[in-house]
Amino acid sequence: MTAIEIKNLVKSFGAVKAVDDVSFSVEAGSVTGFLGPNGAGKTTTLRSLLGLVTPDSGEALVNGRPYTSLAAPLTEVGAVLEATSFHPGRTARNHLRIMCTAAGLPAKRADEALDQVGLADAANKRVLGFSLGMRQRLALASALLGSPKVYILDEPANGLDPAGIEWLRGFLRHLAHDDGAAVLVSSHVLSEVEQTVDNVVIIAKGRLVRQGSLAELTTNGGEVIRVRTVKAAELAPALEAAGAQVESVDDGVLRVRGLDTEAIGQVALDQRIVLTEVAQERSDLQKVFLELTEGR
Ligand SMILES: Nc1ncnc2c1ncn2[C@@H]1O[C@H](COP(=O)(O)OP(=O)(O)OP(=O)(O)O)[C@@H](O)[C@H]1O
Repeated sequence: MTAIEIKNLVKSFGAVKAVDDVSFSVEAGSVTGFLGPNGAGKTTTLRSLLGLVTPDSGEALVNGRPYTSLAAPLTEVGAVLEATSFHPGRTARNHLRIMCTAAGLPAKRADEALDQVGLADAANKRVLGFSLGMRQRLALASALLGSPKVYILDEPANGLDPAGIEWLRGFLRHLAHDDGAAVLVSSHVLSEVEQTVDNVVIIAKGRLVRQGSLAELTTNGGEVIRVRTVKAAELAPALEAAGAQVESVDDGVLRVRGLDTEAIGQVALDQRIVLTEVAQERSDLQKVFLELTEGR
């Protein structure tokens, strides 16, 4: 059964079509990055999946059913929403214990989840003094309580420092690839999720722009390195002899596939050819995302 399924989802707020006929799915064992500029419709889509927004038409299903018909939601889907609010006077542990009680889960899950997100030392601290990054970790801990196999995370990297973002990447990959969970994670920053996700869904102005595996969207039929040199005519055959496919562009610029920058540098050195530029070309994914976010 498909873990997360969005089928022809449509939702307007007055004159604003926040989500306009969007369809995609997320399978178990994979991380999908849900990308788009601010106001693209990401949050509305995720809130539809969690029964917090009623679609005008279409469906948003978790394990084949609408969220509102799940018998024990916390054990089926873990969610982190933007700007999750916590009772500021409660400690992190108490916050999670109250959730456990409400959901009929054993209280020990609170400490286990805090441990999983690296907040064990802050278990007895009041949420009032938590940084944004700590709040994000606490929100993630609450998503983990019921050990679900589906995760819906809205901008979970917000407020995390670089080390926190690195930790989150590893954690999401572990949930999907080791625990077999389906993870849908939204972001308006491509670089934040690029190293984490298996698949990408891009929306803008409520419409689906692109979807596919990261490999499909980033390789472009193989990584391309742009090389500039005044001796392009000599370098091209040497690179080809080393196994590259080489395309000549104007002004002594070569587009090279099949060799990485280091190997290209080595060939140039062997030929005593000076390179004045060596750069990796932007992938299709980077181009698409840049076009969408440019000028914003
Ligand atoms: N409750 C609401 N009432 C009115 N308009 C809304 C509501 N929720 C969202 N919108 C509008 O719908 C559009 C999509 O918003 P949404 O929050 O889903 O986008 P987003 O991709 O999550 O953006 P962000 O990254 O800024 O959160 C925006 O134009 C937004 O202003």
